[in-house]
Amino acid sequence: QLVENYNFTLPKGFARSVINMDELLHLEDDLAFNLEQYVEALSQKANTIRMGIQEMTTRYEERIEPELNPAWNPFNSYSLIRHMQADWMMWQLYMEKPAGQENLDSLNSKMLELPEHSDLKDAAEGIRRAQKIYNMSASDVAKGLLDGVQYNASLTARDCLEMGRYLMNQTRWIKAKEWITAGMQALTRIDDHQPELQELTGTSKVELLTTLGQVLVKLNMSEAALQAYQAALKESPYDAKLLQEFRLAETELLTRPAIHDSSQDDIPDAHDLPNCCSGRCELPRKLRLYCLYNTTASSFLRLAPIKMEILSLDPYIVLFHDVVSPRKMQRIRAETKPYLIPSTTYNPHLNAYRVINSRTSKSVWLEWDMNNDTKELTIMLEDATSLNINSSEMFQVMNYGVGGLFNIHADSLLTDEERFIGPADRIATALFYLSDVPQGGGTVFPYLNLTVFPQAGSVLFWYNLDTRGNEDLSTIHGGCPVIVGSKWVMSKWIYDMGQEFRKPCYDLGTPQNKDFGTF
Ligand SMILES: O=C(O)CCC(=O)C(=O)O
Ligand SMILES: [Fe+2]
Repeated sequence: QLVENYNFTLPKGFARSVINMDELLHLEDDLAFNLEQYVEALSQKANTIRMGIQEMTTRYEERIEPELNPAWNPFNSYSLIRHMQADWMMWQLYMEKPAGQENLDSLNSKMLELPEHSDLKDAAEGIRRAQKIYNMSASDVAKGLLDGVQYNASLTARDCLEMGRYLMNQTRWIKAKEWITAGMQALTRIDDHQPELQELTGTSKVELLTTLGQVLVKLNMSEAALQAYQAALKESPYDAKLLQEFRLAETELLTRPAIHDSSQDDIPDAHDLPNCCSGRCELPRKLRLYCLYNTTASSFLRLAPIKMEILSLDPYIVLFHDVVSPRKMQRIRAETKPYLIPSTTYNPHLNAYRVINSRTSKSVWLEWDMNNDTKELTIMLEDATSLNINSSEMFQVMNYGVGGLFNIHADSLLTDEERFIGPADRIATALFYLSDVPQGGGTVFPYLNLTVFPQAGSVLFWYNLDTRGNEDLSTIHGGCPVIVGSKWVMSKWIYDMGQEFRKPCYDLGTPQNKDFGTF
């Protein structure tokens, strides 16, 4: 059976895996249908009222028409009194009774299933990181131009405004300004302005201009800030609150010394991914890429060679091609989907696993013998690598989220000293690509200038430790943000212990003095 990750409650983490998106789309569909029924109930009520009015109008005309009703007789006096005494009370009750109460109840019952503010923050952070790593402007992202590829999709002005607000909360003023400006551009893209609807779920020029003013004040751009406020006031001249805000900003800008508000714009994220994520790194490869059929790693490969692509010899990094069948991948994805939970990362200082923003995926652990697929893949890996896979961690299946990434890290966990006195460490990593990724999502090795783009069915394999069993920093790596698609991978971390007869340590002399300065 599937192994539960850790025994504590985690947030839903909608943005941490794109597999949740189909659930959300279903929910959206249900809610829209419910709203349609609500409209139906409202119009039925309006119809009933309209018919009631019609009936009353007819009666009224009958009553005041002298030919039809020459004299007030006791009968119609009675009827009028009865009607006025009882019917208007009924109308009062009818008007008070909310139409579509069931639909409102139904919406209320679904509120807990909706994404929360923390999910919005996760998604916004995913966009921020992807934007930074792929060097995309806010205006391009908003127009659906993602790292050079134009998609038939765009963000609304409100989407952009909320990105701006998220960045303002982080005191990233420059980026916030870009997003709010993108919001203004988005506003000009829509043609029908339905004011009430816009107020409900959209945004307005005034709101965007006011927010822009706030950001410009923080950026000390006095003139531009006042201009933004003035433009907002021109749109909405009788807005007392806005006028007050404008006056305050004016006073602040005119009286305070030109100090810069603190800004996080230039502060790098820890272990951020390098620009190589687009695969456009210019440095020449040390090795000319080549491919072969591996028939020697195990005797079985003489019967069934494995297609192998050598990406680097030192450190040793290879891709095994077409080793997971489409059916296997489909089964693994479908079987693990309900069990995925936000991935955690071990923090040695806190001695705890935590959900953090530098690893935005959901994952689940699988025992090697969970089913035929995992058994067969274990045997395949043993054949392909010549390593003893009995000495390894469980498989970990992962699906990445919105802008999902895994920041630069080493898979090995111990220091060289610790490793030599006992505990097992991860000598090598096998990363199974269980899906293609249309754009982004490469596995990047910053020191090697290598970006490997996922190809469904292939396995990327590399050593984290060198021939002496020491940490090989050149194989630190990360998963680049997914731009488009759903990235599924499955990792297998293989231990050094247990490989003594498969891959003994060789002392190949003093290691070359590799320069691990920056990447
Ligand atoms: O998803 C990737 O490309 C990298 C994953 C990885 O580094 C890991 O699981 O250790
Ligand atoms: Fe890794």
